[in-house]
Amino acid sequence: MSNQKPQSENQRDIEEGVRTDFRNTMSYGSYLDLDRVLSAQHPVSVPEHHDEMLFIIQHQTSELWLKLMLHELVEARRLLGEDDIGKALKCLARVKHIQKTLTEQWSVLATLTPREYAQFRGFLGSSSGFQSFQYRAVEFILGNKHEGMLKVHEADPKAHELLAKLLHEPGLYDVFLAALARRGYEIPEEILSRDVTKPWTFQEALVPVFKEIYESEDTQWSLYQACEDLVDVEDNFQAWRYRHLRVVQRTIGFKRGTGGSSGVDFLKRALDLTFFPELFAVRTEIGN
Ligand code: HEM
Ligand SMILES: N[C@@H](CC(=O)c1ccccc1NC=O)C(=O)O
Repeated sequence: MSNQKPQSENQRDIEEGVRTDFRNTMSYGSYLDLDRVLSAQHPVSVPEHHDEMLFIIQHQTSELWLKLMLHELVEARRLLGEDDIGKALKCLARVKHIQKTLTEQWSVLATLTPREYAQFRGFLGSSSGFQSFQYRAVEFILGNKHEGMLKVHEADPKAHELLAKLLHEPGLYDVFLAALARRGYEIPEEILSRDVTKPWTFQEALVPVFKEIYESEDTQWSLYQACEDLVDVEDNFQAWRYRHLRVVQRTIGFKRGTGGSSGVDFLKRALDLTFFPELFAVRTEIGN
Protein backbone atom coordinates (compact mmCIF):
# COMPACT_ATOMS: atom_id res chain seq x y z
CA MET A 1 0.00 0.00 0.00
CA SER A 2 2.55 2.53 1.24
CA ASN A 3 4.94 2.47 -1.74
CA GLN A 4 2.15 3.04 -4.27
CA LYS A 5 1.59 6.34 -6.01
CA PRO A 6 -0.88 8.66 -4.29
CA GLN A 7 -4.39 8.75 -5.82
CA SER A 8 -3.79 12.35 -6.91
CA GLU A 9 -1.25 11.19 -9.56
CA ASN A 10 -4.00 9.13 -11.19
CA GLN A 11 -1.60 6.54 -12.56
CA ARG A 12 -1.36 2.88 -11.55
CA ASP A 13 2.08 1.50 -10.64
CA ILE A 14 3.21 -1.51 -12.59
CA GLU A 15 3.79 -4.21 -9.97
CA GLU A 16 7.29 -5.68 -9.68
CA GLY A 17 6.13 -9.16 -10.72
CA VAL A 18 4.61 -7.97 -14.00
CA ARG A 19 6.49 -9.49 -16.95
CA THR A 20 7.93 -7.13 -19.51
CA ASP A 21 10.51 -9.14 -21.48
CA PHE A 22 9.04 -11.35 -24.19
CA ARG A 23 12.07 -11.98 -26.36
CA ASN A 24 12.09 -15.68 -25.39
CA THR A 25 8.60 -16.40 -24.05
CA MET A 26 5.11 -16.42 -25.39
CA SER A 27 3.29 -13.11 -25.27
CA TYR A 28 -0.23 -11.93 -25.91
CA GLY A 29 0.53 -10.91 -29.48
CA SER A 30 2.42 -14.04 -30.41
CA TYR A 31 -0.20 -16.38 -28.91
CA LEU A 32 -3.01 -14.64 -30.79
CA ASP A 33 -0.97 -14.17 -33.97
CA LEU A 34 -1.96 -10.53 -33.90
CA ASP A 35 0.64 -9.61 -36.49
CA ARG A 36 -1.39 -11.54 -39.02
CA VAL A 37 -4.85 -10.66 -37.76
CA LEU A 38 -4.11 -6.94 -37.57
CA SER A 39 -2.36 -6.79 -40.92
CA ALA A 40 -5.26 -8.44 -42.74
CA GLN A 41 -7.23 -5.23 -43.37
CA HIS A 42 -6.64 -4.13 -46.95
CA PRO A 43 -8.88 -1.32 -48.17
CA VAL A 44 -9.22 -1.39 -51.95
CA SER A 45 -10.66 2.10 -52.54
CA VAL A 46 -8.43 4.66 -54.27
CA PRO A 47 -7.96 7.13 -52.71
CA GLU A 48 -8.56 5.15 -49.56
CA HIS A 49 -12.01 5.89 -48.15
CA HIS A 50 -12.06 6.42 -44.37
CA ASP A 51 -15.17 4.25 -43.89
CA GLU A 52 -13.91 1.20 -45.73
CA MET A 53 -12.05 0.16 -42.54
CA LEU A 54 -15.40 -0.06 -40.72
CA PHE A 55 -16.80 -2.17 -43.55
CA ILE A 56 -13.85 -4.57 -43.51
CA ILE A 57 -13.70 -4.95 -39.73
CA GLN A 58 -17.47 -5.47 -39.47
CA HIS A 59 -17.15 -8.37 -41.89
CA GLN A 60 -13.99 -9.83 -40.41
CA THR A 61 -15.38 -9.82 -36.86
CA SER A 62 -18.59 -11.42 -38.18
CA GLU A 63 -16.52 -14.13 -39.85
CA LEU A 64 -14.62 -14.80 -36.61
CA TRP A 65 -17.87 -15.20 -34.70
CA LEU A 66 -19.25 -17.42 -37.49
CA LYS A 67 -16.15 -19.57 -37.14
CA LEU A 68 -16.80 -20.07 -33.44
CA MET A 69 -20.52 -20.59 -34.04
CA LEU A 70 -19.82 -23.39 -36.51
CA HIS A 71 -17.26 -24.91 -34.12
CA GLU A 72 -19.90 -25.02 -31.37
CA LEU A 73 -22.66 -26.34 -33.64
CA VAL A 74 -20.44 -29.17 -34.89
CA GLU A 75 -19.66 -30.07 -31.27
CA ALA A 76 -23.33 -29.85 -30.24
CA ARG A 77 -24.17 -32.20 -33.11
CA ARG A 78 -21.44 -34.65 -32.01
CA LEU A 79 -22.65 -34.60 -28.41
CA LEU A 80 -26.27 -35.20 -29.43
CA GLY A 81 -25.01 -38.15 -31.46
CA GLU A 82 -23.54 -39.52 -28.23
CA ASP A 83 -26.78 -38.88 -26.31
CA ASP A 84 -25.05 -36.26 -24.16
CA ILE A 85 -27.89 -33.76 -24.21
CA GLY A 86 -26.61 -31.79 -21.22
CA LYS A 87 -23.26 -30.95 -22.81
CA ALA A 88 -24.91 -30.24 -26.17
CA LEU A 89 -27.11 -27.68 -24.43
CA LYS A 90 -23.98 -25.97 -23.09
CA CYS A 91 -22.75 -25.52 -26.69
CA LEU A 92 -26.12 -24.24 -27.83
CA ALA A 93 -26.16 -21.70 -24.99
CA ARG A 94 -22.87 -20.33 -26.34
CA VAL A 95 -24.20 -20.31 -29.89
CA LYS A 96 -27.13 -18.18 -28.74
CA HIS A 97 -24.83 -15.60 -27.16
CA ILE A 98 -22.71 -15.45 -30.32
CA GLN A 99 -25.85 -14.85 -32.36
CA LYS A 100 -26.87 -11.99 -30.06
CA THR A 101 -23.45 -10.39 -30.48
CA LEU A 102 -23.62 -10.78 -34.26
CA THR A 103 -27.04 -9.18 -34.35
CA GLU A 104 -26.16 -6.28 -32.02
CA GLN A 105 -23.08 -5.62 -34.12
CA TRP A 106 -25.27 -4.37 -36.99
CA SER A 107 -25.65 -1.06 -35.14
CA VAL A 108 -21.98 -0.27 -35.82
CA LEU A 109 -22.38 -0.69 -39.58
CA ALA A 110 -25.68 1.20 -39.51
CA THR A 111 -23.59 4.34 -38.87
CA LEU A 112 -22.40 4.07 -42.49
CA THR A 113 -24.43 6.55 -44.54
CA PRO A 114 -25.69 5.73 -48.06
CA ARG A 115 -23.34 8.31 -49.55
CA GLU A 116 -20.28 7.09 -47.66
CA TYR A 117 -20.97 3.56 -48.85
CA ALA A 118 -21.66 4.67 -52.43
CA GLN A 119 -18.23 6.33 -52.43
CA PHE A 120 -16.40 3.01 -52.12
CA ARG A 121 -19.03 0.40 -53.14
CA GLY A 122 -17.80 0.41 -56.74
CA PHE A 123 -14.41 -0.86 -55.59
CA LEU A 124 -15.97 -4.03 -54.12
CA GLY A 125 -16.57 -5.42 -57.62
CA SER A 126 -18.70 -8.55 -57.55
CA SER A 127 -17.73 -9.60 -54.03
CA SER A 128 -20.68 -10.10 -51.69
CA GLY A 129 -21.60 -11.68 -48.36
CA PHE A 130 -23.50 -14.22 -50.43
CA GLN A 131 -20.09 -15.81 -50.99
CA SER A 132 -19.42 -16.29 -47.24
CA PHE A 133 -18.67 -20.02 -46.93
CA GLN A 134 -18.85 -19.94 -43.15
CA TYR A 135 -22.32 -18.38 -43.23
CA ARG A 136 -23.39 -21.08 -45.69
CA ALA A 137 -21.82 -23.76 -43.49
CA VAL A 138 -23.89 -22.57 -40.52
CA GLU A 139 -27.04 -22.58 -42.69
CA PHE A 140 -26.22 -26.13 -43.82
CA ILE A 141 -25.67 -27.57 -40.35
CA LEU A 142 -28.93 -25.96 -39.23
CA GLY A 143 -30.71 -27.77 -42.08
CA ASN A 144 -31.02 -25.17 -44.84
CA LYS A 145 -29.17 -27.40 -47.33
CA HIS A 146 -28.80 -26.16 -50.90
CA GLU A 147 -26.55 -28.09 -53.27
CA GLY A 148 -26.52 -25.22 -55.76
CA MET A 149 -24.65 -23.03 -53.26
CA LEU A 150 -21.54 -25.18 -53.70
CA LYS A 151 -20.97 -23.76 -57.17
CA VAL A 152 -20.19 -20.35 -55.70
CA HIS A 153 -17.18 -21.91 -53.95
CA GLU A 154 -15.65 -23.87 -56.81
CA ALA A 155 -12.71 -21.48 -56.98
CA ASP A 156 -11.93 -22.12 -53.29
CA PRO A 157 -11.26 -25.86 -52.79
CA LYS A 158 -11.09 -25.70 -48.98
CA ALA A 159 -14.42 -23.91 -48.67
CA HIS A 160 -15.97 -26.21 -51.27
CA GLU A 161 -14.76 -29.29 -49.40
CA LEU A 162 -16.16 -28.08 -46.09
CA LEU A 163 -19.54 -27.30 -47.61
CA ALA A 164 -19.69 -30.58 -49.54
CA LYS A 165 -18.95 -32.46 -46.30
CA LEU A 166 -21.65 -30.61 -44.36
CA LEU A 167 -24.11 -31.06 -47.22
CA HIS A 168 -23.72 -34.85 -47.04
CA GLU A 169 -23.69 -35.12 -43.27
CA PRO A 170 -26.86 -35.10 -41.15
CA GLY A 171 -27.67 -31.68 -39.76
CA LEU A 172 -28.11 -30.80 -36.07
CA TYR A 173 -31.87 -31.46 -36.26
CA ASP A 174 -31.41 -34.85 -37.99
CA VAL A 175 -29.07 -35.92 -35.19
CA PHE A 176 -31.47 -34.62 -32.53
CA LEU A 177 -34.34 -36.61 -34.03
CA ALA A 178 -32.19 -39.76 -34.08
CA ALA A 179 -31.44 -39.18 -30.37
CA LEU A 180 -35.19 -38.89 -29.70
CA ALA A 181 -35.78 -42.17 -31.57
CA ARG A 182 -33.14 -43.88 -29.38
CA ARG A 183 -35.07 -42.68 -26.34
CA GLY A 184 -38.19 -44.38 -27.62
CA TYR A 185 -40.01 -41.54 -29.35
CA GLU A 186 -41.82 -42.53 -32.53
CA ILE A 187 -39.85 -40.93 -35.31
CA PRO A 188 -40.88 -42.43 -38.66
CA GLU A 189 -38.13 -44.41 -40.41
CA GLU A 190 -38.48 -42.33 -43.62
CA ILE A 191 -37.51 -39.28 -41.60
CA LEU A 192 -34.51 -40.95 -39.96
CA SER A 193 -33.23 -42.21 -43.30
CA ARG A 194 -34.06 -39.11 -45.34
CA ASP A 195 -31.72 -37.74 -48.01
CA VAL A 196 -29.81 -35.28 -45.83
CA THR A 197 -28.46 -33.34 -48.82
CA LYS A 198 -31.99 -31.91 -49.29
CA PRO A 199 -33.36 -29.03 -47.26
CA TRP A 200 -35.50 -29.98 -44.29
CA THR A 201 -39.21 -29.83 -45.03
CA PHE A 202 -42.15 -29.81 -42.62
CA GLN A 203 -43.01 -33.26 -41.22
CA GLU A 204 -46.48 -33.43 -39.73
CA ALA A 205 -45.69 -36.74 -37.97
CA LEU A 206 -43.22 -34.98 -35.66
CA VAL A 207 -45.76 -32.58 -34.19
CA PRO A 208 -47.30 -35.12 -31.76
CA VAL A 209 -43.77 -36.19 -30.72
CA PHE A 210 -42.91 -32.64 -29.74
CA LYS A 211 -46.32 -32.21 -28.10
CA GLU A 212 -45.50 -35.15 -25.86
CA ILE A 213 -42.13 -33.62 -24.93
CA TYR A 214 -43.66 -30.21 -24.24
CA GLU A 215 -46.36 -31.81 -22.10
CA SER A 216 -43.84 -33.76 -20.04
CA GLU A 217 -41.45 -30.92 -19.29
CA ASP A 218 -41.28 -32.03 -15.61
CA THR A 219 -39.78 -35.41 -16.43
CA GLN A 220 -38.16 -34.58 -19.80
CA TRP A 221 -36.59 -31.28 -18.83
CA SER A 222 -33.43 -31.65 -20.93
CA LEU A 223 -35.36 -32.59 -24.08
CA TYR A 224 -37.79 -29.75 -23.51
CA GLN A 225 -34.83 -27.41 -23.01
CA ALA A 226 -33.15 -28.71 -26.18
CA CYS A 227 -36.34 -27.96 -28.17
CA GLU A 228 -36.54 -24.46 -26.70
CA ASP A 229 -32.85 -23.84 -27.48
CA LEU A 230 -33.46 -24.80 -31.11
CA VAL A 231 -36.38 -22.37 -31.22
CA ASP A 232 -34.10 -19.67 -29.77
CA VAL A 233 -31.40 -20.44 -32.35
CA GLU A 234 -33.94 -20.08 -35.18
CA ASP A 235 -35.37 -16.88 -33.71
CA ASN A 236 -31.89 -15.41 -33.31
CA PHE A 237 -30.98 -16.38 -36.85
CA GLN A 238 -34.06 -14.64 -38.20
CA ALA A 239 -33.24 -11.55 -36.15
CA TRP A 240 -29.78 -11.44 -37.80
CA ARG A 241 -31.32 -11.82 -41.26
CA TYR A 242 -33.82 -9.07 -40.52
CA ARG A 243 -31.18 -6.62 -39.24
CA HIS A 244 -29.06 -7.38 -42.32
CA LEU A 245 -32.05 -6.62 -44.53
CA ARG A 246 -32.76 -3.31 -42.75
CA VAL A 247 -29.13 -2.19 -42.86
CA VAL A 248 -28.97 -3.09 -46.55
CA GLN A 249 -32.18 -1.17 -47.22
CA ARG A 250 -30.91 1.96 -45.46
CA THR A 251 -27.55 1.91 -47.22
CA ILE A 252 -28.35 0.83 -50.81
CA GLY A 253 -32.15 1.12 -50.96
CA PHE A 254 -33.41 -1.12 -53.75
CA LYS A 255 -30.23 -1.29 -55.83
CA ARG A 256 -29.17 -4.70 -57.13
CA GLY A 257 -26.58 -6.52 -55.01
CA THR A 258 -22.91 -6.73 -55.97
CA GLY A 259 -23.38 -10.52 -55.90
CA GLY A 260 -25.88 -10.21 -58.75
CA SER A 261 -29.15 -10.66 -56.85
CA SER A 262 -32.13 -8.29 -56.81
CA GLY A 263 -30.92 -7.06 -53.39
CA VAL A 264 -33.49 -6.36 -50.66
CA ASP A 265 -36.17 -8.46 -52.37
CA PHE A 266 -33.85 -11.49 -52.49
CA LEU A 267 -32.91 -11.07 -48.82
CA LYS A 268 -36.60 -10.74 -47.87
CA ARG A 269 -37.30 -14.20 -49.26
CA ALA A 270 -34.82 -15.69 -46.78
CA LEU A 271 -37.14 -14.57 -43.97
CA ASP A 272 -39.67 -17.21 -45.11
CA LEU A 273 -37.17 -20.02 -44.49
CA THR A 274 -37.41 -22.11 -41.33
CA PHE A 275 -35.03 -24.61 -39.76
CA PHE A 276 -37.30 -26.38 -37.28
CA PRO A 277 -40.88 -25.91 -38.53
CA GLU A 278 -42.41 -28.61 -36.30
CA LEU A 279 -41.16 -26.81 -33.18
CA PHE A 280 -43.24 -23.83 -34.22
CA ALA A 281 -46.21 -25.89 -35.43
CA VAL A 282 -46.45 -27.67 -32.07
CA ARG A 283 -47.25 -24.38 -30.39
CA THR A 284 -50.61 -24.28 -32.15
CA GLU A 285 -51.46 -27.60 -30.50
CA ILE A 286 -50.43 -26.76 -26.97
CA GLY A 287 -53.16 -26.28 -24.40
CA ASN A 288 -53.01 -26.04 -20.62
C1 HEM B 1 -23.61 -2.03 -46.12
C2 HEM B 1 -23.50 -3.28 -45.80
C3 HEM B 1 -24.09 -4.44 -46.57
C4 HEM B 1 -24.81 -4.42 -47.72
C5 HEM B 1 -25.27 -3.24 -48.56
C6 HEM B 1 -25.11 -5.80 -48.03
C7 HEM B 1 -25.85 -6.21 -49.12
C8 HEM B 1 -26.15 -7.50 -49.42
C9 HEM B 1 -26.91 -7.93 -50.57
C10 HEM B 1 -27.54 -7.00 -51.58
C11 HEM B 1 -26.96 -9.28 -50.54
C12 HEM B 1 -27.63 -10.20 -51.57
C13 HEM B 1 -26.58 -10.84 -52.44
C14 HEM B 1 -26.02 -9.89 -53.46
O1 HEM B 1 -26.59 -9.76 -54.54
O2 HEM B 1 -24.98 -9.26 -53.17
C15 HEM B 1 -26.22 -9.71 -49.37
C16 HEM B 1 -26.08 -11.02 -48.99
C17 HEM B 1 -25.40 -11.41 -47.87
N1 HEM B 1 -24.70 -10.60 -47.00
FE1 HEM B 1 -24.65 -8.63 -47.03
N2 HEM B 1 -24.57 -6.60 -47.05
C18 HEM B 1 -23.93 -5.81 -46.15
C19 HEM B 1 -23.24 -6.22 -45.05
C20 HEM B 1 -23.05 -7.52 -44.67
C21 HEM B 1 -22.32 -7.95 -43.50
C22 HEM B 1 -21.63 -7.05 -42.48
C23 HEM B 1 -22.34 -9.30 -43.49
C24 HEM B 1 -21.68 -10.14 -42.45
C25 HEM B 1 -21.00 -11.20 -42.70
C26 HEM B 1 -23.11 -9.72 -44.64
C27 HEM B 1 -23.37 -11.00 -44.99
C28 HEM B 1 -24.17 -11.40 -46.03
C29 HEM B 1 -24.56 -12.77 -46.27
C30 HEM B 1 -24.17 -13.97 -45.43
C31 HEM B 1 -25.35 -12.77 -47.42
C32 HEM B 1 -26.06 -13.98 -48.02
C33 HEM B 1 -27.47 -14.04 -47.42
C34 HEM B 1 -28.35 -15.12 -47.97
O3 HEM B 1 -27.89 -16.02 -48.65
O4 HEM B 1 -29.56 -15.04 -47.69
N3 HEM B 1 -23.52 -8.61 -45.31
N4 HEM B 1 -25.75 -8.61 -48.70
N1 LIG C 1 -23.61 -7.08 -51.50
C1 LIG C 1 -23.22 -5.75 -51.09
C2 LIG C 1 -21.74 -5.65 -50.99
C3 LIG C 1 -21.37 -6.18 -49.70
O1 LIG C 1 -22.05 -5.95 -48.76
C4 LIG C 1 -20.15 -6.92 -49.52
C5 LIG C 1 -19.09 -6.77 -50.42
C6 LIG C 1 -17.91 -7.41 -50.19
C7 LIG C 1 -17.76 -8.20 -49.08
C8 LIG C 1 -18.84 -8.35 -48.20
C9 LIG C 1 -20.03 -7.72 -48.43
N2 LIG C 1 -21.03 -7.88 -47.53
C10 LIG C 1 -22.24 -8.39 -47.59
O2 LIG C 1 -22.92 -8.71 -48.55
C11 LIG C 1 -23.76 -4.69 -52.03
O3 LIG C 1 -24.50 -5.03 -52.94
O4 LIG C 1 -23.47 -3.53 -51.82
